[in-house]
Amino acid sequence: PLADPDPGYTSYAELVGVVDEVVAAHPDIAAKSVIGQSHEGRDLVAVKISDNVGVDEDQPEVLFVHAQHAREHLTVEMAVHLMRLLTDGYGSDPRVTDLVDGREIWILPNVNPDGSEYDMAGSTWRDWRKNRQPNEGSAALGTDLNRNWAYEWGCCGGSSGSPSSITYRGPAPESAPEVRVVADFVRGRVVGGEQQITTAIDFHTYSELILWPFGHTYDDVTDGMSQAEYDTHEALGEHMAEANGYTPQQSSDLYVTDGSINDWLWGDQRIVNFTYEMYPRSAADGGFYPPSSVIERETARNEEAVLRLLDYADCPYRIIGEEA
Ligand SMILES: NS(=O)(=O)N[C@@H](Cc1ccccc1)C(=O)O
Ligand SMILES: [Zn+2]
Repeated sequence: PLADPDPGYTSYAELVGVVDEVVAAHPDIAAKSVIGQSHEGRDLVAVKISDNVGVDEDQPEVLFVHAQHAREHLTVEMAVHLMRLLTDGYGSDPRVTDLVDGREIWILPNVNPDGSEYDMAGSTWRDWRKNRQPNEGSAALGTDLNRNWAYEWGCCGGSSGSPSSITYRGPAPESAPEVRVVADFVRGRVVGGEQQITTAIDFHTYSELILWPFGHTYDDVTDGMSQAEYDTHEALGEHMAEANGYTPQQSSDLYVTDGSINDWLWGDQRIVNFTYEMYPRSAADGGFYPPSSVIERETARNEEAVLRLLDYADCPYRIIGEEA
């Protein structure tokens, strides 16, 4: 971009460069695929990391999603950090090597590139959250991707029907091309009738939280969430929070949301999943725009927590001593 509020953050073009560099340096364990395009036509990229990366092996799959919200740029840096951790560490760090050998890991480093680029294009940050899709009958742009998912969409007062709202749910579930592309990718991981992805993290900023479904209700146990399934999310959330110092809680303990990725990944696809709200804890420490000098520290902070999720990816229910 002509201007740039903080050059230490990775632009979309730079991100594509990093992906190509990682894949070129580790062709046997890293591969790039384009799973679709954003509203403005930017590629939505998926990076697969696994041994025999060109073969779909019968191994548990783990999904990492980054930058649903445009202004949450630290989540893109988290994706860059994970790509490097899981490839540079292969062959030297035994834990990383075992996890990359035994799982198929999918990193979607920026699922809202139009929004990210818009937010970063000026000399100051633009505080943009949504995608950049026009809304019929309104001058207001954008759908909140994290209210546009198809499970209990718009059910419960956890989103807005007004195009000018930052939590606008869109005119219909999956009306945002970016949500449709990622949902189609996840549905495509159903092989022989079984969803190969067992666990996922959707990265956001800020507040330093680990959140689990459901968001559309205050209830722990409800249709689509048994006690054992809730306890599994809670135990795994707490296990990860021990590692990174974030606060673990059900997402609706903060506020009710509907149409979130968490509710769809679990409610529709039975993927045990979490939202990480990264650094900082509060607006006083930079809010959505901490200086890029914190990137290394605040992405490395999540290494152990992410490795703990990867540990349990073969059977998340093991954490409460159950089979499945
Ligand atoms: N990144 S955020 O501030 O927008 N929070 C996210 C994630 C989230 C969802 C539910 C409760 C708390 C946080 C959102 O979609 O609202
Ligand atoms: Zn967010």
